[in-house]
Amino acid sequence: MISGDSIVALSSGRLPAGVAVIRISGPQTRFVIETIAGSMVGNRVATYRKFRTPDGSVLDNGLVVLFAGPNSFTGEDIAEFHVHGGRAVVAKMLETIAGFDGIRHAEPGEFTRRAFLNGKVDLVETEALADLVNAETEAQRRFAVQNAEGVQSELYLGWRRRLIHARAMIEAEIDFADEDDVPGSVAETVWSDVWAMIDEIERHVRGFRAAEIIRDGFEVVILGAPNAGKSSLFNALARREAAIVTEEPGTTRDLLEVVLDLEGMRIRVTDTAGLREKPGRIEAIGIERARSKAGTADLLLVLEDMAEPIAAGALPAGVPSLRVGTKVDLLQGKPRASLLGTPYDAVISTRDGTGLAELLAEIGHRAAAQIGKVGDILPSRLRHVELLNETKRFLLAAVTGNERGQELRAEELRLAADRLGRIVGAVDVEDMFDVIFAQFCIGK
Ligand SMILES: Nc1nc2c(c(=O)[nH]1)N(C=O)[C@@H](CNc1ccc(C(=O)N[C@@H](CCC(=O)O)C(=O)O)cc1)CN2
Ligand SMILES: Nc1nc2c(ncn2[C@@H]2O[C@H](COP(=O)(O)OP(=O)(O)OP(=O)(O)O)[C@@H](O)[C@H]2O)c(=O)[nH]1
Ligand SMILES: [Mg+2]
Repeated sequence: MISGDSIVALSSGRLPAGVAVIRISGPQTRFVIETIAGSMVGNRVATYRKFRTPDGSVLDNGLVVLFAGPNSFTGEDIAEFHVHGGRAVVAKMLETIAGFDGIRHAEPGEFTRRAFLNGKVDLVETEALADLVNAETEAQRRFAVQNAEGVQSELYLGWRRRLIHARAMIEAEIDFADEDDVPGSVAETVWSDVWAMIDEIERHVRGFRAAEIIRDGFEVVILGAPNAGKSSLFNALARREAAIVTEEPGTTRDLLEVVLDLEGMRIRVTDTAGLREKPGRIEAIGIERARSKAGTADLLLVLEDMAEPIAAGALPAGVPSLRVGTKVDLLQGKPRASLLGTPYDAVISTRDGTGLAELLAEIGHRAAAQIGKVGDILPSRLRHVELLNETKRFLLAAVTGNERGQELRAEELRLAADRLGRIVGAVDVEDMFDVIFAQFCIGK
């Protein structure tokens, strides 16, 4: 258990607000309630009180709740003061409470850090709480809630249990090697389960890109020859005049980005400079940026003015793309053959709105396919992927190291299980603390 300092912070959001929640955790909690609210309150019941400074002047009136340790979010005594959400009210409350002996302002993530140290949440759940607080889209919220409830942790803990069992079996075989009554097939069963686990870990790690897309967004890059109508489409998707549109080819030079929420998914759309041979100097830099951005995209929209088709040049290899014919309103019965021979995946006009809903639906479809099914368990941090890859390396060494003797192989199983333990924080994780808790805002 943590003792020593008690901590205080504003746990609710931006001021002014209707109500603000000030939270205290630690041994001084009861003293603070008695002093500010006049006397002690019942556990886990909201009580309406006048709040006063130690010299008796009224600060505010509001609700106070005690969550007696160890049954609280941090495992320590917690008090919440629900005050009027004015800046001066909150400032005075914080100043008064932090003025008591043994109480100080909390660091970012410090409440959650205490929850972790008291065994209320594991490290993966801690990270998921940070994600939940930062979630802006429905997909991000769903993913974070699932992991905050321990779904991802349970996968790693399940693997770890299997390895601990596997090692016990191998060690038992070592100990009883001289005896006849231990069936030789035990080792075979163990090693074939380790092979299966290697496969499961590899498949799980491949899901990291999907987790990144949920968190950072699905990258869509608009490409095409100058004047193809890229910025016009970009503005239509952004629903505002985010980019300059003119009839002059070479208008856009820099990369421009908007973030959309499409069916609960974060989609980042980038407008780029028109691709052409022999550009001017500034435009050439823009084209270079366009090509490099396109190389890391999840989806390219390759635009072609159907009235005056010009080829956009070589596209980066391996990036999925949609061929989009633009300015269909100008066509008036002319054939819609693509310049490049391949048919268009979408035909649009930003002038009259033709095809825009269909194009958006197709983008959403592609993003959803990358994100996978609701409920898929994905590694949510690079930290997890790195430790899973280390786990896999130890497992591969163990499973292929037949000639090196069972003792060494059992030791490799131990090291693999240890790496899984590091992910959830079951072993030796202090060195990762600063990185993990720096992701939090103050008051969480
Ligand atoms: N007012 C308020 N709302 C809040 C929070 C809070 O701290 N205060 N939370 C802050 O994040 C979230 C809820 N998280 C919480 C997690 C655990 C416990 C808790 O008291 N756990 C005890 C008892 C569990 C039980 O009764 O089943 C425990 O784990 O022992 C409380 C809140 C969201 N809503
Ligand atoms: N009729 C018609 N004109 C369009 C449409 N979309 C764009 N235009 C016009 O085509 C011209 C070029 O449009 P932009 O959106 O600036 O083209 P761009 O691809 O961004 O061009 P650069 O930034 O120069 O590479 C402008 O005059 C637009 O008004 C459309 O759907 N129909
Ligand atoms: Mg443009």
